[in-house]
Amino acid sequence: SSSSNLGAVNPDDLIDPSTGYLNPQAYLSTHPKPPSTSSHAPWTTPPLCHTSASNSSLKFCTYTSAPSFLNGLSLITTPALAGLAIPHLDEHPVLQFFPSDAEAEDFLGTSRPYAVEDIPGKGKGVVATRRIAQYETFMVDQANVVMDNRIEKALTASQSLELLRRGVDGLRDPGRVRGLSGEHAGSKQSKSKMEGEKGEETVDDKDEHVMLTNSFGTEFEGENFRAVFPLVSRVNHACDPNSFVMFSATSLSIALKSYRPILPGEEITISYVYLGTPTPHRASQLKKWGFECDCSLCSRPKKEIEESDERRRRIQEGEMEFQRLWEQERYQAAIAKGKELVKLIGEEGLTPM
Ligand SMILES: C[S@@+](CC[C@H](N)C(=O)[O-])C[C@H]1O[C@@H](n2cnc3c(N)ncnc32)[C@H](O)[C@@H]1O
Repeated sequence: SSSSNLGAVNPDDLIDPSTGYLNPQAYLSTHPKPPSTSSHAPWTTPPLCHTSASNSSLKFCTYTSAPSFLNGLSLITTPALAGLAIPHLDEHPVLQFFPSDAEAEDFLGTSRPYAVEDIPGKGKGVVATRRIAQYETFMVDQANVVMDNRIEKALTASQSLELLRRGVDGLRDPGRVRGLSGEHAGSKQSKSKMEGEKGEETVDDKDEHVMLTNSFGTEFEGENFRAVFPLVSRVNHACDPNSFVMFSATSLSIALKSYRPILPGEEITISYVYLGTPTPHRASQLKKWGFECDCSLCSRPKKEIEESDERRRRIQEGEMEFQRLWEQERYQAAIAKGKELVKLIGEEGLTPM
């Protein structure tokens, strides 16, 4: 909550050169609000807008808040939702996950336990540099680009791309977003056929590719968004991950927490798909990220995969049944179902669930 004389701070000193990530210690000591002198304040660049051809009351704009000491945030959404986001623009990401000052200071006072490195066959990835304890919250990141999902239907592809480009260009360092998934984007693989949501479509724009292969689905004020978090976006997928993500209340900040102890040198991984997803769905969902799943689970013998899928199907059904019993206030039956589920989940090695 304190602010100091920013004029004395060299903005580059606030970025940790090893991760390219904002040095949280420096952020905590400065933490000023975005400048409010321009006619479009609190946005640092004039918003760029497009109106839907099919619904003239539906307008989407790119709103960027990029104060000189942060990479910034570009919100691509309606004026109404951008307005609702204003009070959160300078929310401190660390305080979203460590509500007490003592815990936040503890986190900020400890050096980050990971480094971004080249991982054979996967481009870049994140590797632990010291032991990370089970359930430790060890990484905190802020969204750089947040895009409203309604845009895909409301605007043309070129309008949507123009808003996205403006959003990335407006950031203090657009390269932090454009540099994501560098191994694949711009190469032949980046023009892969994207299946599922986008149909059979060739993606050859770098910004759009980054959005497709690096964003998280989030929700703000009841609307669905895709958000790019530049540091967490370096974390690769595993079917048996050692970490998971948590969102802040507004989804503008994200934290990574470990399911189990992680050893120095071990790659930090998350699951890009819902953890208990059976093999065929998992494989087709992962194609959206432009890679084939070759994790230990996907490469097991056929019979073991079938057994695993059968357990996963029973887990999914059991979860729905549990929910139904709970809503009907049949708590004893729900508890019995819960115990059955915990056993099945353990047998399937999905303890994090
Ligand atoms: C969110 S990014 C992860 C960081 C990325 N490796 C990089 O270099 O910036 C997602 C992309 O990483 C690659 N990737 C992630 N997990 C992978 C895995 N298990 N095997 C192969 N490639 C993977 C894919 O190219 C995917 O589109």
